[in-house]
Amino acid sequence: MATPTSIPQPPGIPLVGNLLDVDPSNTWWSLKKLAERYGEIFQIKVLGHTIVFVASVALAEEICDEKRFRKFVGGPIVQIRDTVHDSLFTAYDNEESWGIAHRIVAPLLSTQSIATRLDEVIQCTDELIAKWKGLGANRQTQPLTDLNSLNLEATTLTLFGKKLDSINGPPHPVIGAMEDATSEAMKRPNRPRLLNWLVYGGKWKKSAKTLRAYGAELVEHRKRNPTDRHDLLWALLNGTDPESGKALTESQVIDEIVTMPIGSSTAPCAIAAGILFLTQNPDVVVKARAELDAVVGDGPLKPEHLSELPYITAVVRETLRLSFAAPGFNIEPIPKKGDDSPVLLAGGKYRVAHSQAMIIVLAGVNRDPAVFEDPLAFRPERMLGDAFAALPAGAKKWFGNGKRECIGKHWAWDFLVVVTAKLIKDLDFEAADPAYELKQDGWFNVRPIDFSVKTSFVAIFAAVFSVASAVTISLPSGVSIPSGVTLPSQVTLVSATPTSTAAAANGNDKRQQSATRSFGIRQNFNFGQQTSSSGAQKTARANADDN
Ligand code: HEM
Repeated sequence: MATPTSIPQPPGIPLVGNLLDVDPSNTWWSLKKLAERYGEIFQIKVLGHTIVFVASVALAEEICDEKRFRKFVGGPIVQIRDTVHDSLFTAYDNEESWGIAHRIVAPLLSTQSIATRLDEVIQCTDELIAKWKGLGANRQTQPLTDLNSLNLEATTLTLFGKKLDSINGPPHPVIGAMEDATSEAMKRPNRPRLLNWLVYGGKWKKSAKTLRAYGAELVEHRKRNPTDRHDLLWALLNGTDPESGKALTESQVIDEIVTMPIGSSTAPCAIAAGILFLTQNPDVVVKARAELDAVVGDGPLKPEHLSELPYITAVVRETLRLSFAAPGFNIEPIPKKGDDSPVLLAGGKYRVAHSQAMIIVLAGVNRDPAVFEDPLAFRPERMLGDAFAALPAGAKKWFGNGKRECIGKHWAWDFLVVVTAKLIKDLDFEAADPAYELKQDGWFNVRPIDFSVKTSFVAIFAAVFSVASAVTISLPSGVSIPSGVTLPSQVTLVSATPTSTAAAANGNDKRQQSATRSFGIRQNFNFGQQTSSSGAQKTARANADDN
């Protein structure tokens, strides 16, 4: 048994305890800072309540053991029940409704089911890319705003069969309502009830009304337009639970419809952060483009390509790790009747109360130096093949845990891969402020604050994501860059030998250049154990289950 150690806690002040240690308008950023200061575990006490935070891979893995722990439904999750009641995300562990909805919904969010909707995700992404290409060179944009619209559009189309046509218009009202509902859900538990009711009650009710109206309209739209499309909405309206034989009421259908875009809104946060990481790591873009050139070539990205993009897969995993877009999740010990003894963690090093709520802070877990060498570096290579397989389970918790793990993770995964691949393939991004450093805020998810980019569309192989400072890119030995291709002045290639082919001699002929570079890349790039020309690939889709 390890020597018992008290759980670190910021000093706090009399009466209010650690109230001032957490900024109510940016809770997750405060927790990230506390994790940086205190390490694997810390606690705060506010007005007599203790919350324990876990911020290391080993401890996260321990409290993800479903034999000892379960999801804790408290605080903001209880608040948002005003809007979505006992939906998948908000149901208490013992609520029958969770199992009924889970068994009806899960098959429609499986990898196989999502695969039938990928064309629609690609179609929506094409709309956004056309919009960004139309901005013209050097026009600044905050990518998150449009990515939010893309996500809502793709979620609504693929899962509920309706196009909102919001990518080229003003943000859909649901986006503002989700912001209001989730920000209020985070703030309400820390405010006096009277204040919540008197001052913020109107905003709270309005956001719920807008969100439920979105769900009700989708149901009405389907009733008015009967179809044999077997999507999630079809299952919600017509499905029965294979165990209990029960179906969802219309109000429960609306609960689940509303839950989906709230969950899904994490994905654009991750992609916005991913764009930042790519602007800071042009060598990653070069490698990703090499893979895309070899696999997709000059044509459009197609659903079947997704299984052949191991490096893009690794880019997405590394983005999920470093963005911690879903910033954490809540755990509590499983109650044991008549046993109020403390719960031991780390072999008895720490002890917490038998009913202690704990929050896993992914900003700490995902950057745990005990597991990730140089944890702040954006390094997709650590997410490739055997290196990824060797990571402990606690280091891969971006989609949550166990039976309450993200039910939308396959949808999210394919969306992230499609959008990341298409953005890298079709657009160049340059941070509007080259000195921008990641600062995040958010409620149920976290996103970069005020991150703007300039976009232009990819003209030549070497047009990498722009960087402020000089970078050296080491290409694997033997990789050649076609002659006639110009690299940006900040980029130096090491061990690259120009080839001289007739096609590459004409630096303006993109089609010919592509053919030339594809040849070189197919021969030389080998990301992990997978090669794009191999017949026996371990596919990215097969990997999605591990993600
Ligand atoms: C990058 C994208 C996403 C990330 C990182 C993410 C992350 C998570 C996490 C960490 C949880 C567990 C929450 C908890 O334990 O309290 C969760 C649950 C959930 N997510 Fe996601 N999510 C993503 C996208 C999506 C999408 C696209 C959908 C819907 C289409 C979705 C729907 C849900 C639902 C309904 C739950 C509750 C599941 C249950 O408790 O049964 N999420 N997600």
